[in-house]
Amino acid sequence: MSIKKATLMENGVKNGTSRNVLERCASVNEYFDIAFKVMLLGDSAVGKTCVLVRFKDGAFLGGNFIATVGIDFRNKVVTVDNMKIKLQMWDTAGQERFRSVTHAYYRDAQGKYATFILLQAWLTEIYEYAQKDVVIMLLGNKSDMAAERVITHEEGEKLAKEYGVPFMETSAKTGVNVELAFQAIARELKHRNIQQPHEPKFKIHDYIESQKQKSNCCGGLM
Ligand SMILES: Nc1nc2c(ncn2[C@@H]2O[C@H](COP(=O)(O)OP(=O)(O)OP(=O)(O)O)[C@@H](O)[C@H]2O)c(=O)[nH]1
Repeated sequence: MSIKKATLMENGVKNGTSRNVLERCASVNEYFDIAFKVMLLGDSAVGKTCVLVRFKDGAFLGGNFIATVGIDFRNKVVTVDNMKIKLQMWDTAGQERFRSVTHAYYRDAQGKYATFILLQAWLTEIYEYAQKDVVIMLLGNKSDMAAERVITHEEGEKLAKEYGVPFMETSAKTGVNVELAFQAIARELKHRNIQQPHEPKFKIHDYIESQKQKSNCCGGLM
């Protein structure tokens, strides 16, 4: 049975703890140069909330699964080329019954993460409801669960290639690639929106591969 999580509904904070509200207020006031809206989409229980919490707070939400109700958000400011970029990250409920709530938030979202299963269906939703120039990334989460793996890394890469989206395997539990996934999206959004003259075109695939190589050899971004 799933228990209800504190969520932000369309008309305000429904059930949030005072700590959550204070944290949100603090991050709202943090200085930034430009803000982007990023949404996490995918089936229920794939780990969207956990990926977000790992990125925001560096912690893993283990224990009983608590499904998101409606939609929730967290902010984090990241630095890209000396520019402060605020990512306003919306955590959507994967359960079908909340789909109409999440649709309302698609419109001005610039970045999207979609998870594997029923990828085609999620992409169709994104193309239907989001802006045309939306940045999409496919995450295969729970990469730490090697024994339960159902899709190989190669299959994931092949699928992502077919749809023309970057792909990363992440683990909210160990933290692997979570920071890198958000950094890559922030960089792509920054370069699309603020292209400096004579700056080479940013290639998200190349960035991800170079950062992975760096972390393999010298412990870079997780
Ligand atoms: N081992 C492992 N477990 C994970 C990972 N990410 C999430 N989980 C677990 O998977 C379950 C679901 O995680 P959530 O983040 O709540 O899933 P969700 O996609 O937000 O689900 P909805 O809110 O229903 O959309 C929880 O029990 C988590 O502890 C991971 O990377 N590794």
